[in-house]
Amino acid sequence: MCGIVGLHLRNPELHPRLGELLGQMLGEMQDRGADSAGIAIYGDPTWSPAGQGCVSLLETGVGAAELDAATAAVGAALGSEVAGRLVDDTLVLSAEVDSEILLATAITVYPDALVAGFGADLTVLKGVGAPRDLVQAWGLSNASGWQGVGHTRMATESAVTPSGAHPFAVGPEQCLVHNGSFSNHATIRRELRAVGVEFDSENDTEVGARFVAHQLAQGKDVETALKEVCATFDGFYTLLVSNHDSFAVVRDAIACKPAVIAETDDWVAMASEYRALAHLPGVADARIWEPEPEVVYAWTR
Ligand SMILES: NC(=O)CC[C@H](N)C(=O)O
Repeated sequence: MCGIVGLHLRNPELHPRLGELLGQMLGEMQDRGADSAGIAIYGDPTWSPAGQGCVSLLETGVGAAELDAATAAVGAALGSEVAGRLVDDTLVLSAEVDSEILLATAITVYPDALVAGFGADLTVLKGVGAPRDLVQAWGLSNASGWQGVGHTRMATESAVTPSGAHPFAVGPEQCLVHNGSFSNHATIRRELRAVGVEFDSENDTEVGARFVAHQLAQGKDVETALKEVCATFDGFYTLLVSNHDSFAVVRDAIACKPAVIAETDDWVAMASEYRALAHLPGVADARIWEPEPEVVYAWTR
């Protein structure tokens, strides 16, 4: 199994409710994946202040007692002010620089950290444990923003660790979650390694995320990148991929992993099962459908 949820809010009046709505969606998917969970939130003004680069790091060893010193150390290495907060186990840093500069600096201070995500307005939180407990620990109901993605994991291809939890957010403002398993990921991993791509885990989904990031870095758009995924990857997949302005869904040719999309004038939502969408405002009047195999569905902000 594994559960996927995503919410792209068109109506700014709903932005303050992003975390509340996404948290309920994720909670509904707990029994599809109870070993770990993760979320990506785009546009929360506290976690990722407007106009700043933002970096989410796991496995830094920084607890509440070390937070001020940790933030000061990254600020000293950067040569400008850095804001830091701990959201459960994730160290969330922001500064008035490009997120890739902040990331490169933070990694010099915490070389063993696991990069959960980075981008202009992106915060990524993930962890091992029951999804509903994680939603509470993150204080997700207070988060706001214009887009959110979430995943509940039942591991198939790699260990139950933070590095195996989704989302895989390996390019700027990018995020990918997956239900299924890629059967040729070892081959594609070798091909990507040969052109210099580095990996954090043995997870099959990470290979998909690095592949998409590689395509986007070459200037392709999300739709083209996902068509390349269909042409390259074998196995089963429902994927939800987001970046700085888009939200896209694709399924493999057999489409045995469930997916449902709902759309209103106020939002676009996607989930593994309808019950994750049932509480969304206006869902009774939404256009609701099951995505077709190998068709890329994409929305732009
Ligand atoms: N159950 C799933 O869909 C697992 C997704 C992915 N293969 C993983 O192990 O992380």
